[in-house]
Amino acid sequence: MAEASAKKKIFDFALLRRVFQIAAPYKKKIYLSIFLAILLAIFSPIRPYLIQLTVNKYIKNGLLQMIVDITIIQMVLLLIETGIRFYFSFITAWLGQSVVKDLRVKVYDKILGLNLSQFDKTPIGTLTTRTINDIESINDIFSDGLIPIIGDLLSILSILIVMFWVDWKLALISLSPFPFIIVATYFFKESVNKSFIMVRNAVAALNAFVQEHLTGMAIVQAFAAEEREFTKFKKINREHRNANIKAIFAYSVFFPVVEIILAVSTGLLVWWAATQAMNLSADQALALTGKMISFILYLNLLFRPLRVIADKFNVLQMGMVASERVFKVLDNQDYIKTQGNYAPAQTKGKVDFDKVWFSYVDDKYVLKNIDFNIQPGETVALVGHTGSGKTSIISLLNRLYSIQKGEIKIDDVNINDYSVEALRSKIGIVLQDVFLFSGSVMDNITLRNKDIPYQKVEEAARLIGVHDFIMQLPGGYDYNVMERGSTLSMGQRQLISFIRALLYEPSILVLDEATSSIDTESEQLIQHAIDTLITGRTAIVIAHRLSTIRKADKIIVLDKGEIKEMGTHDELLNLGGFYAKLHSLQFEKQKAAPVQIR
Ligand SMILES: Nc1ncnc2c1ncn2[C@@H]1O[C@H](COP(=O)(O)OP(=O)(O)OP(=O)(O)O)[C@@H](O)[C@H]1O
Repeated sequence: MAEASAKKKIFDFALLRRVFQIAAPYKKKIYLSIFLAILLAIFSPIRPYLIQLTVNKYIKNGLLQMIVDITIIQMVLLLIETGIRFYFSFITAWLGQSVVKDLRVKVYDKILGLNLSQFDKTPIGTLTTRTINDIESINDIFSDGLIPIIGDLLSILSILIVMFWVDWKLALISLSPFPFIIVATYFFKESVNKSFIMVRNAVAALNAFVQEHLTGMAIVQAFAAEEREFTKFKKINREHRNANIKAIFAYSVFFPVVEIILAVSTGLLVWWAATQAMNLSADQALALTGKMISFILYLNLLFRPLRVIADKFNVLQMGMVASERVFKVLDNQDYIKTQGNYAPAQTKGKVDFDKVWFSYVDDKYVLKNIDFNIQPGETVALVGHTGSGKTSIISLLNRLYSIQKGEIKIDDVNINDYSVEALRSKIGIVLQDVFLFSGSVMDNITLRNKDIPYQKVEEAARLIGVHDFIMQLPGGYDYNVMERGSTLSMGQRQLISFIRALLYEPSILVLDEATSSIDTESEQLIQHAIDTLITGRTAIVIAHRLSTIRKADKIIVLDKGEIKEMGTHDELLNLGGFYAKLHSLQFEKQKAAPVQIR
């Protein structure tokens, strides 16, 4: 199946045209490379022809000076041809790299703007492959694929024309083994192509396996699963080797076969010339010798591109398959649409959820008829069992996902009418599982926004009482956070993300409280930071701490995507309903110890 579609791809001219459209800014370079290919094709048969002339005319007549002159011309021609060949290779590689650079920016830009739901559907590894490996294959279309193929075909054509023009009989005889090479090339191409697809799949499997297992190493080791996982790895690795060996096998058979065919061609040529020479005069025999020598050179020139053309077709084919995949990402219409351009300098922070219905997939609603309002400066706690829809509510507010029914308003304006950037800059988010990028603490706080001065970061950190904690880290704000912040504890990571949220002075703060138990000192630090953060702002907190819930102006109790109850802690306890039960189940224990239970 994959093979059939790959075969089709090579002749998919619409796709090819689109690939070349990416190179439109470098049109001049493309024309230049094609021009150079034509020049090379013209140059190829000249030197053998000159040798023939030398033998026929000058050696026969003993014109030594002319022989020296021709040799010099040959050397000059060789130098020019080498120069052109160098420039041709350089320019096609340059083209490929320039296209890669442009395309990668385009694809990454597109990925940045995709709706979050796309990332739920597409494995991250796939998107990584699109931005890295597939685009690299498109590079090959230029550097090793189409343009070099055109160059090779033109060379082959021009050599064939000259051969037939010089002596069509000799050409026919020496080219009689030609069909064999076409058959051999076909089989070689098919076999290598199959192996390449296998190699690619094996590489993808290896990448995915290693990436996933390095990330989850703690689980692998904790559950003593090293042995099993290692066996699995060895299996994938073996498949990778086998696929490569198959490809190498095809090469090892093909190249000697081409050599044999070339030898047979040369043999036939010499045999024919020898049998003819017997009946010729000395002059005619010398002329025939000249032709024979030039034909031996023509044959060598002809076989040189033939050896690699099958490979180049494979490269082109792979490039086309890859480009189709990349275009699929570029054509994805599920990007964040900014209908609105409302961008107020300040917002008060009033939030309204008006009969909101939301589903991640089709019509499996995870939020049903959610209806509540928050006045500016109020703190609202969202509570409910796991999976009840708390995270979904906060994801909707800054349009990470789009709702199906109802309306969400901030300051009485529908969130869709805001420009996405303005909307998101008004909402500060602190998630429970804080994602840190590899880089310094400073970079992680500012997200590399150079407009935020050091002073301001320190001020914010002091305000929420985190400055001293950061200064304790080796290097302070320059402390290098390893990948995903693995060298910091959950609590420490959350403290960093508090500063991140505060810097943008949001009018609304969304907070997913950490559930893991942390030591009392950090607990106090975090509690103080949260209190400072929410003062004077609207806050929506997915609350796991009884203390936070108690302080909330309003508690929204969720169950299976619906609001069960709403009110203050005391009101809800007095009600003796869902919250009261939840409270006795989950939060009562916290009275004794600050342990958070989900
Ligand atoms: N990206 C997603 N794609 C599809 N379904 C999802 C996605 N995220 C969450 N869900 C589903 O939506 C429902 C609500 O999930 P949500 O994460 O909002 O619950 P929650 O109350 O925050 O849970 P928890 O307390 O465990 O974080 C769950 O049934 C969950 O399986």
